[in-house]
Amino acid sequence: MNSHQQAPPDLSTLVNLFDLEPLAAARMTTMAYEYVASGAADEFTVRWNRQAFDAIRLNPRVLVDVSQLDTRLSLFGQELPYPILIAPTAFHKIMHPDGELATARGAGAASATYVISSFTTTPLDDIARVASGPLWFQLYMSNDRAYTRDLIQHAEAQGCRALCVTVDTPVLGARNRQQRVGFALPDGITTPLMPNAMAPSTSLTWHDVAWLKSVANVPILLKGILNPDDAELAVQAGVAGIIVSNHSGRNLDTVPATIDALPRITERVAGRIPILLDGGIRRGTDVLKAIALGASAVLVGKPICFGLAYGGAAGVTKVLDILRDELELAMALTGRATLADIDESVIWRSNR
Ligand SMILES: Cc1cc2nc3c(=O)[nH]c(=O)nc-3n(C[C@H](O)[C@H](O)[C@H](O)COP(=O)(O)O)c2cc1C
Ligand SMILES: CC(C)CC(=O)C(=O)O
Repeated sequence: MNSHQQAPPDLSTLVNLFDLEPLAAARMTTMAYEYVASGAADEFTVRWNRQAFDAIRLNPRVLVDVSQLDTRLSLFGQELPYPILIAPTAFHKIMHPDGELATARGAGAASATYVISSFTTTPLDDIARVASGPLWFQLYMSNDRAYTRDLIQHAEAQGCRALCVTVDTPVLGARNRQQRVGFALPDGITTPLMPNAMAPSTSLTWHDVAWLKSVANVPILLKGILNPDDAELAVQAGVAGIIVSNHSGRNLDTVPATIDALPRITERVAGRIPILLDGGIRRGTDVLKAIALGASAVLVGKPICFGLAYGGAAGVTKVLDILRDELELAMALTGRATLADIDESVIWRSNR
């Protein structure tokens, strides 16, 4: 490490989430950086997630009273001050020595909900002890139902208020950049909830969703929906919500950007259950666009990892604060004082 890398983080220099990545990269091992930053195969979907947001233009209204902005929402019986959650990401201890404890502290300071990954490198009880904000749990189901039931009950007992069941990962994608660096967890870092190397549950089907419902006492969301037909099946299966996600382009390359997939899913779901979205959210305007096209809330993955790597808990809080402030700016400047005011009319349609 050179002296520049050892200087304490200066979060005051951070004005947006894009500034963060090089600062974080300088403090991460090559392996950790490649793990976080990379996508699958040729990374088309990674790029499309961003390009699709950038291509959407906004259609502002003026002379609207925006002196009282209200970003609150109610989701699965929980009151959220603003519609941005921390997406589940694995292995926080490779990003920062305090790992998931720092993430939980940072989330709490920003009053954000933290969705803990099944691949947490910190036991859930330790995270729960330091968390001052709401916790949800992301579940990778194994074929071992007794194990999965115990895990769900453990997460519930630790206060996790919802279960995000990841359904887009029967196998991992072709993660070439991870392969090139020979990604592996460093000695001494373990995943207490997934003691064995990931044995993906390739045999999961909709029947397992019925079983999950019979086991869980908290709302179940299916994470990784891109196809409106699957969104329909999710509604039929009686889950509480879905997360439109392409896993940040880390699994199947050349699937569309999530914001491009959202409108058809919104149309099919027709308000029957809440839709959340992740993938490429980096600006407050991205959050506004997702809400305009039918999302109730969004989740953020990579920027949280980079915030954690650069500044620990304070870095996580900073990422959330920046996005939240930018969302408020975007609302004021488009003349939308509440989330309910952010409807499709805020999207510029060139033929109108
Ligand atoms: C480093 C990293 C680790 C991830 N680990 C998980 C995981 O353990 N479980 C999961 O369901 N999704 C995982 N994801 C996907 C995120 O939950 C989320 O879908 C995605 O990161 C959102 O896109 P964004 O990173 O562009 O914001 C991971 C993503 C990243 C970048
Ligand atoms: C350990 C992995 C399965 C976590 C994950 O979902 C990811 O890296 O995208």
